[in-house]
Amino acid sequence: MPGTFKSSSSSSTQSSWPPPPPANETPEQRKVRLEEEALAKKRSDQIDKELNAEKESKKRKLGAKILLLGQAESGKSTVLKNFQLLFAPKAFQSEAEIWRPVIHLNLVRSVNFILSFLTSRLAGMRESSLGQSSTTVLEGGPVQINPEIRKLVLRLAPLRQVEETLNRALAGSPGMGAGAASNATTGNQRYNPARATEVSVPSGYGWKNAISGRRSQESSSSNTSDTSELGQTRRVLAACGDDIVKLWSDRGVQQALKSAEIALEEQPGFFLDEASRITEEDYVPLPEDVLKARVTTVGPEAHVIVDEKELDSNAREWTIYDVGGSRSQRAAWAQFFDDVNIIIFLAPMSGFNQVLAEDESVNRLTDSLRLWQTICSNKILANLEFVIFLNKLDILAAKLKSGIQFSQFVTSFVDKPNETKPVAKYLLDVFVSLHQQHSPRKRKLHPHLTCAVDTKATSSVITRIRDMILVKFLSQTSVL
Ligand SMILES: Nc1nc2c(ncn2[C@@H]2O[C@H](COP(=O)(O)OP(=O)(O)OP(=O)(O)O)[C@@H](O)[C@H]2O)c(=O)[nH]1
Ligand SMILES: [Mg+2]
Repeated sequence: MPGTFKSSSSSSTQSSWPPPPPANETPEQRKVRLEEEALAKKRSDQIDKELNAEKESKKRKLGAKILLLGQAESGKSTVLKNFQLLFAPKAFQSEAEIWRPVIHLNLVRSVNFILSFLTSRLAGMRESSLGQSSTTVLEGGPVQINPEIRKLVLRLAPLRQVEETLNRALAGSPGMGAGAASNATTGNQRYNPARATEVSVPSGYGWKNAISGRRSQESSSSNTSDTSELGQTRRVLAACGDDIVKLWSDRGVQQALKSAEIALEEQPGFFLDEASRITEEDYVPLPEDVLKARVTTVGPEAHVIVDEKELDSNAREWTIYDVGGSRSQRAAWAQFFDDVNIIIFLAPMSGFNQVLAEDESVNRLTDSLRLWQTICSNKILANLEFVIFLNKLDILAAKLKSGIQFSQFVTSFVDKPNETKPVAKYLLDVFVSLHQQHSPRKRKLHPHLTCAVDTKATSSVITRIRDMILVKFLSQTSVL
């Protein structure tokens, strides 16, 4: 009977949970009991921690869900990094060192690319002089190759091994990376600018976890007793630093690359201009380096960014979906179409004289315009806000300045100067009018001319987008 139930669980018993041990407990039983209690406490603490984290997360205000779209190398992952740098600079900074092997691999691939290029060209060269310097006839005319460069090519040979080690560290197995530079110029293979330096790793955080694991073995600063593989690659790179600088700054090498129409400085993951700093043994990547680092996204990735500027418990969580942009990756985009609030489309303006890496019969600008038209006309996306970044403004400017004629590739661009402003304006008009013509219903487009590796300029664009989302979108859906 409840009324008469005299619980033995008086307040004193309740407060002494767990129940006292049996009076006749043996030392062995006591040991087992204490171990079990310790384990139970550990589990309980873990559960408390998870519940608290969940509570905190629920308290957080929802930000928008953003989907980044665009062809491969358009700058989607770079824009994601800009969001991370602006909203969560501490988290971004704490990850900086994880990017070091990627940056090293980007650099080493560029160097190995030049070495392969020189080796294959020198092998078939026609010497017209056996003096201090020799003249090599390449496509585009004769160039001077300093004999010192031949020695450099030999001295830098260990970088092949470094490339393999870094590949293995990042992707789990050698050759996992796309288009190793060492293959790029050997035999009759054509120079493929899209594949000179890039790193392809499985999607998600796999490569970051792999590097974090290895980093716990290696020291974060210069340490000659560091025998880990990544530690050794850092030492080899430090020893090769001066030679890399000499190789890249050699006029004959520059001229040879130019004669073959190879512009490594326009490639993703280009770090040769910073080789001296990046090869220092205690090098820690700067935010700008992380932005320039190239990793091909394979498969969609969801990134949750907690805005560090807001109060902890009240911070806003933004979800950004980053996808792979090459043709084979695009089928995976659709799964996010009915789950996002805003789309940021990336169109690289510098692609007008390039072809797709996955299909060399297709011009990159043509592909970008077709892709944009398809996205604009998609009915599931009809109610979403669209932002378009006409990206790689700096590379467009450099190409035009170097004399490449935009009108040679885009014949409808007539009677206008071959300069950045009119070309960018022309492209902007084309993308805006495609949006107007093909959107199923009227919607506002937010266009921006961007250089995603310029953190300062991009941060002001992202701040404007964030304010637009907060005011227009989140207030309407009362999530604010
Ligand atoms: N110079 C310059 N480089 C840029 C710009 N935007 C991006 N990049 C570089 O271009 C390369 C490709 O950018 P990503 O952000 O990796 O391209 P993505 O669209 O994510 O490519 P996928 O993952 O293959 O779909 C990286 O090395 C970037 O640092 C830009 O505006 N200017
Ligand atoms: Mg990417």
